[in-house]
Amino acid sequence: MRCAHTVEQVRAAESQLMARLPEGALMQRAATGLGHAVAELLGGVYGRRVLLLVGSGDNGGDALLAGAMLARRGARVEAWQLGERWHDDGAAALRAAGGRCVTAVSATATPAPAAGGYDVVVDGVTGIGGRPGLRDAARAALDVALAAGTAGGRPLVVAVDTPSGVDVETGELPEGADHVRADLTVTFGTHKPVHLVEPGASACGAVHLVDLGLDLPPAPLEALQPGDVSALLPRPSLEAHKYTRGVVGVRAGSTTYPGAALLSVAGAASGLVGMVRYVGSDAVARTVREQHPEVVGEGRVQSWVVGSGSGDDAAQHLRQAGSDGVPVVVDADALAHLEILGAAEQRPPLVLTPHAGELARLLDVEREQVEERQLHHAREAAARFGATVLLKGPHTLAAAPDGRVRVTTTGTPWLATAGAGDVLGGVVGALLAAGLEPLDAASVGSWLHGAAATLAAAGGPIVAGDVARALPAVVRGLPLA
Ligand SMILES: NC(=O)C1=CN([C@@H]2O[C@H](COP(=O)(O)OP(=O)(O)OC[C@H]3O[C@@H](n4cnc5c(N)ncnc54)[C@H](OP(=O)(O)O)[C@@H]3O)[C@@H](O)[C@H]2O)[C@@H](O)CC1
Ligand SMILES: [K+]
Repeated sequence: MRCAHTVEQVRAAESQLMARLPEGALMQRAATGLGHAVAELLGGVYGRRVLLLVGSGDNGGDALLAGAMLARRGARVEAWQLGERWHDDGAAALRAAGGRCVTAVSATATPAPAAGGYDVVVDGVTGIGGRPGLRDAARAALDVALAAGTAGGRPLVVAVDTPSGVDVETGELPEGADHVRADLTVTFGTHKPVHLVEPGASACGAVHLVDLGLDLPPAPLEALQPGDVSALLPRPSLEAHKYTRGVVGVRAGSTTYPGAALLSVAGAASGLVGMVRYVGSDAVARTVREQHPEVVGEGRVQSWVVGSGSGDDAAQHLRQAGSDGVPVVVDADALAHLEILGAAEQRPPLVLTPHAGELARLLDVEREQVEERQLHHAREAAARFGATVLLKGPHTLAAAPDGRVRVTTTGTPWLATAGAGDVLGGVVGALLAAGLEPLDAASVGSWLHGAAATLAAAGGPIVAGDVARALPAVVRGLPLA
């Protein structure tokens, strides 16, 4: 499991460990990991040109100590002091290693870049102690630095712990203010939410974690890894028959949108349960059975998938599905009718699968607000509706009503294609029917869906049906649990 902890959790674990280690040892561990990561990114150290942008705290201290390590190995390292103070021991180490320190850098006194420019700019302005946004001195220095690549282009940017200016705890970007955009972020001890949650995650570039040996509590935010998915995935036992594996019912599509029925069923029928039932108009049901002869009609199910392409029938389908008492995936058109299911405590377990626009309507806010504050709105909806909320997007979030959140890091931009959400709803419904609890079903389903899209796309375009077809191969490729 990849875990992201809050700043408070990190600080508590850090002070526990620091109490047992010699002074400065933890920062030296962080700086050594940072130095190695920069060297690897540059493909060598000797003769490379490195600029450190250094703030007033320990984030700048990490940058200075890593810079000293690179300077000892032959890099040409320069550090610009952006705050009123900086980490004196780090600056002394850099000077002793032959690095150049430029003090008192301000918005109006930005140094001229070194002749020949820089291969890499190391952003040590702020880490977990920073407030969102960049101050003027940092913004001016960054502008000068980014225009000073060695080959006339832009230098690489490595963020220390977090890109400065982002909101570390939420992944939000400061409104109307600047922040660093990194090619690589080297973080320490554990991930922080910004590394996983969009839009901040995109500002981090690739993320490299340096282990510090922190003793950390359970994380409020997680990202499943292949081994976690394998361990959670329901697999048929030797005694299994189709009913023990679970039956998922699909109430989706209509004569206007028969494709939604076909794609929801394709997701549900990708082999994760024993049987799939389809309930809809005779004409659509006939089309479904022509393409999926294994699908049967109405009967007992262990979960329902409701809403995509249901149009005016969405409310009726949701009421009927809800009356069975089994978990329900509520998608698309059905999301507007949650009140039909009665008070939260009377409802069956629900997985809501909105995209940002649908979640905005549910919460009565603007779509942009949801996109800018994804973690906040996913958590708020989960708490308000007492349901697991799968907020679909580039880094899909699965939020449980108890506050736990999982983020999906599989997928490809090619997955932004019509009907992909219908397939996802079907997959999540199948996993619910197979016995997973809602947060597991939502997060495992989303992970498999993203991985199947990446496999099917292989760097090129796909349609939604390709995702469902690739899913069994993804399951076959999982590591053994
Ligand atoms: N925890 C760990 O396990 C380990 C942590 N380590 C490292 O320590 C880092 C945290 O260090 P930290 O606590 O000194 O805070 P940090 O991020 O350097 O910022 C501090 C100061 O910046 C300022 N400032 C604030 N906002 C600003 C802004 N927008 N723009 C500009 N300046 C701004 C403000 O000071 P001010 O100028 O307001 O007086 C604030 O006090 C962490 O990210 C990691 O790199 C590793 O070494 C070892 C293991
Ligand atoms: K930073």
